[in-house]
Amino acid sequence: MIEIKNIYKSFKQKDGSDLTVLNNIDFTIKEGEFISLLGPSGCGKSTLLNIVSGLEEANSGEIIIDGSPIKGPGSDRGVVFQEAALFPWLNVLENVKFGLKNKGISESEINETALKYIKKVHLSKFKESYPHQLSGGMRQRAAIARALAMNPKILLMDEPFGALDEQTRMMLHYELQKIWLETRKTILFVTHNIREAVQLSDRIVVFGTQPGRIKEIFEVKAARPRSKNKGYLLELENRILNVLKEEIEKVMKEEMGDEYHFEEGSLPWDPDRDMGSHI
Ligand SMILES: Nc1ncnc2c1ncn2[C@@H]1O[C@H](COP(=O)(O)OP(=O)(O)OP(=O)(O)O)[C@@H](O)[C@H]1O
Repeated sequence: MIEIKNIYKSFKQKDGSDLTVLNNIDFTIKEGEFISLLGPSGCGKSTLLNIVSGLEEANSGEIIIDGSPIKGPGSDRGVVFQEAALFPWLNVLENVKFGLKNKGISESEINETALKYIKKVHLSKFKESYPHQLSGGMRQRAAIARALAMNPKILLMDEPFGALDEQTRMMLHYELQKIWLETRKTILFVTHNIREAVQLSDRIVVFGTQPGRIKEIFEVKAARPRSKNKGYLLELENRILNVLKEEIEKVMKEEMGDEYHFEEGSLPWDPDRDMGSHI
């Protein structure tokens, strides 16, 4: 269980002032739960994920994992970033083996474990390929295999599919759901894509901005895999979009000035050109 307790975080700005990014973030993630953090750009999603990973420190509040407050990064938490952080000079197998070398296990066990997770993400044919020889989706699959091979209890994913095309993203949604069902890891997943959050999560924590705070938590009550539950999922997407509209407008006004006003129906609408529910 992850307890996120009254997290407050501010950053020093160039002019010396403090920018409050997260204000009183407080919620609990159950063991084996898939939680998404969803919200407009700049609301502090990545900052919260970094605090849970131990890479960033909160000004006040604490993160308690299974009863113990965290004191920094730990092997109980694996992180996958938007850009697969693979070593370019190592091939897929060597990348996945890399972290296992400090675990005090034999070379044959390291090899066996790495190959098992490479197989899980369907990259066995490419185990000797280098990152530059792989597509973006393959690189992300390799990064997921590397994180899973360390067998963390918790997987922290910061927009892992954000830079991928829609088809690859949909395929990886399916794969991630399968992996999650098999391994039952606790997953904390950052996204700004409503559809992605609805497809993958047990619960969606919707953030408001300026400063980042929890606006509403939605539960997704649909069995997996989710493609067949279209009506309910679309209705949920719309409910979440309604909650977010206000926040998105706030961000746009900040960037474009007060003359900005979002008028629904002001764009020519063609359902065949629906590009999904990105915020
Ligand atoms: N190390 C830092 N120093 C100063 N400001 C920071 C730092 N990290 C983040 N910020 C600021 O904190 C705010 C929240 O950033 P964060 O990356 O957490 O938002 P986000 O919701 O993940 O946004 P996005 O979806 O665009 O990645 C932003 O205004 C950002 O500029």
